[in-house]
Amino acid sequence: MSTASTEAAEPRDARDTGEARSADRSVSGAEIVFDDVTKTYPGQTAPAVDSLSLTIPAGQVVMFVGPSGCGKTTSLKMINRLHEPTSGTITIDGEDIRSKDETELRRHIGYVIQGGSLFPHMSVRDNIALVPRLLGWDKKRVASRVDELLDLVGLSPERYRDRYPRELSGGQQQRVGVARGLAADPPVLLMDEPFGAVDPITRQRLQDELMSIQEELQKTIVCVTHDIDEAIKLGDRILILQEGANIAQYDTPANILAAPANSFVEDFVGSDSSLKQLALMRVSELDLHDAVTARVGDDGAEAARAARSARQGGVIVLDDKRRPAAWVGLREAERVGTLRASSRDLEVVDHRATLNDALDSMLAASHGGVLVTGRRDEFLGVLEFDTVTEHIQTLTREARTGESDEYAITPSEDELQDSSVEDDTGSGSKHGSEDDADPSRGEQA
Ligand SMILES: Nc1ncnc2c1ncn2[C@@H]1O[C@H](COP(=O)(O)OP(=O)(O)OP(=O)(O)O)[C@@H](O)[C@H]1O
Repeated sequence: MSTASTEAAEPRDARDTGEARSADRSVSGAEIVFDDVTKTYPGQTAPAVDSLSLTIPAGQVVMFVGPSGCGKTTSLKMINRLHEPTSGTITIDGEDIRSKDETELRRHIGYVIQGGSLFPHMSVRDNIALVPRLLGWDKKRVASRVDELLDLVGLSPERYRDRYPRELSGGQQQRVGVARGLAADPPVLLMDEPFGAVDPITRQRLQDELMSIQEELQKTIVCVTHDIDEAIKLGDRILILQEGANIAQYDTPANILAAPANSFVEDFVGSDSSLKQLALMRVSELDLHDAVTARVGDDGAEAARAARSARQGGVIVLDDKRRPAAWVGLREAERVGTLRASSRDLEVVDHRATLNDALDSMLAASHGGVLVTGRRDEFLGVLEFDTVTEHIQTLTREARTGESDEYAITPSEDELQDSSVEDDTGSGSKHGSEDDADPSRGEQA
């Protein structure tokens, strides 16, 4: 089994060069190292995790993906000692986690699971305040931390802090779950299918929020997901596991998409990998098209004239805070007289959205583009369909020249085949019968 280096990473991911990764941000996360870690559950003959060696660099988001039962959750839960390894060592910032009291360790590792798992009888405030109170923070500090976190996850403190979980939507509960995970400012955040239980639009929004939170906080985030697109979107690197937590590939999303290590990864990533590259790029990295803008209340005919002389097919109407309020064609602008806010939903994406998300919005749009907004939803420009399609072509060309980096683990086809030969000579599946493994049993704390 190959072992990843523990030296500092030189970022190579496409996003690593963007503004999101500016050098002056300080990393508050900690490095996690798995050294030859094996976990065999009581009563099982085959290990759920077999000799896993891996370095998770400080301040990065590492996504664990792989087929059901391959050992993702087991690997995750060994980091906060909800499961204990049978052998091998896990260190956080060089310290063996077994040298710490379990409860103490867990107070310094955020843990977010599907649905937020909030305590139903506690208010939002009490749910978030749980660990800070256990750590003995004074009342004032706890109260301001609760409000700060609610703000961070996009919930108004005044409106939500006294509510109970049943008074929140699924997405809001999930946000509170993230706030609770971050409450004591832990260097490490573990997430197990955090956005699995919400609808696709809420999921996209929560993913975007997690990315902007991470831009600010630079935690080490380890996240289990079933969804390769989510892994590509959120991960600085992705760990693709096969049964027994055998590493099929560990690399940046860009490198995995450009050069899948073997046929297993190829199948797992899917055939449309150049399209998936769209999830690596942010709208902010493309050129936006200038547009003729007018204000709500302005004269439509005048705006249409300005647009015509600028060879534009429409006018973007902004409200008093420069937020898009309507997108009208020239004839419509002339016909309405005074420009007003539209009652229809506008095709708007945030500048942090992925090209994938932008493309989705464009396909549903009637203008051949989408409006892009920045801070406080202020209008920035128009992203045109042609700009995205040209970019896809460039990406496809560049994808073929991706480099691997020092953390990357790419076993050869032979190595992977060797491990499957071992499987076959053992007692059937490496895990024994799936039927005798009840994930709810065992050492779950
Ligand atoms: N508490 C347990 N006792 C016994 N076996 C277990 C226990 N928890 C998990 N297993 C077994 O260990 C293996 C790995 O399980 P794990 O939950 O880590 O996989 P996973 O990749 O997270 O799966 P999924 O994607 O389905 O959640 C599986 O074969 C599972 O049945």
